[in-house]
Amino acid sequence: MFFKRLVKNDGVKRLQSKVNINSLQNKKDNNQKITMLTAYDYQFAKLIDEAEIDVILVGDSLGMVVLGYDTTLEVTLDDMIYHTQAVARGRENALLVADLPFMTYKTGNIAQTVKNAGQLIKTAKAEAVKLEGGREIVDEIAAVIRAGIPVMGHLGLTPQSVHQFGGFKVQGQTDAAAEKLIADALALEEAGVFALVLECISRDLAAKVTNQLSIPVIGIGAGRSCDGQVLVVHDMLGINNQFVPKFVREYDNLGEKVKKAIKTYKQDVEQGEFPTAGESFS
Ligand SMILES: Nc1nc(=O)c2c([nH]1)NC[C@@H]1CN(c3ccc(C(=O)N[C@@H](CCC(=O)O)C(=O)O)cc3)CN21
Ligand SMILES: CC(C)C(=O)C(=O)O
Ligand SMILES: [Mg+2]
Repeated sequence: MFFKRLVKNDGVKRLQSKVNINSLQNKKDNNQKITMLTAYDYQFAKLIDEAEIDVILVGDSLGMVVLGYDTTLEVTLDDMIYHTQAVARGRENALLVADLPFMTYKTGNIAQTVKNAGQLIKTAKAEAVKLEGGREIVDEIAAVIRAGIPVMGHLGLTPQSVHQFGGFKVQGQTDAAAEKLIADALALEEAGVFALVLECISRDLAAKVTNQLSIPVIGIGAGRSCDGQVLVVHDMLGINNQFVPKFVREYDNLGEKVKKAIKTYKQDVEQGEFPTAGESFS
């Protein structure tokens, strides 16, 4: 793979631009922001990679964004493998991270967790895995790391616990909850995670965590003090027609544009204006 890239392009520069966990750490150490977006298929992975985003996440948000579920809970390991394989074919330089979905870890069977994480690496070609949770899963995370798999942490609004939260709600709002989150973040760093996602917490709490940790902290709905930002790609492109969280900035309204193009196509066909002679064969 690396050799192929060296042959295909003119070598050293491309190899150096391959993002890895060390180059992400260097970005934090040099006060450079880290960019991350989700992708679920080959085409989006290719576009995001060509735009030089640092990290591509095959998020279990897949379930809601692409598969139409109401939560992420129904996503299976096979779903994650299938979509991560497609994404892996489209990306060259971005670091590829995949979520471990609900019930593939935290079940009390750490050996199974390691095997499931291993499948995302070995079968699906991810380079790291992301697990939701704090001190309750540090043993599990340590076991995955011992197997040679880099782990990204995820605290705050961890959507796999949606029923425990009673909905998708801002987290860490009381002093006790904020202290717990900070303690969890420190424990995750101690366990060896290479980066941490903070979702839907106050910008002040996110700033505190970012300052206390040496590893990169990547926020979603966590303010601008984080070392980097992540969004669901469909949200930032305006393709998501369900509820759009307040922390999303829509950089385009592709959903409307796609619908308009499709309507024009329908009109053209119905009025006999597509295809023309040039769009057919003699
Ligand atoms: N398309 C999409 N984008 C996401 O960011 C996303 C998903 N799906 N699925 C998994 C989770 C769920 N996420 C969500 C979903 C809803 C809110 C939300 O309703 N937030 C309210 C605050 C609610 C409250 O605290 O009372 C908001 O106004 O943003 C937040 C995050 C983030 N993740
Ligand atoms: C929003 C990000 C952090 C995520 O976990 C996902 O897309 O599943
Ligand atoms: Mg996720």
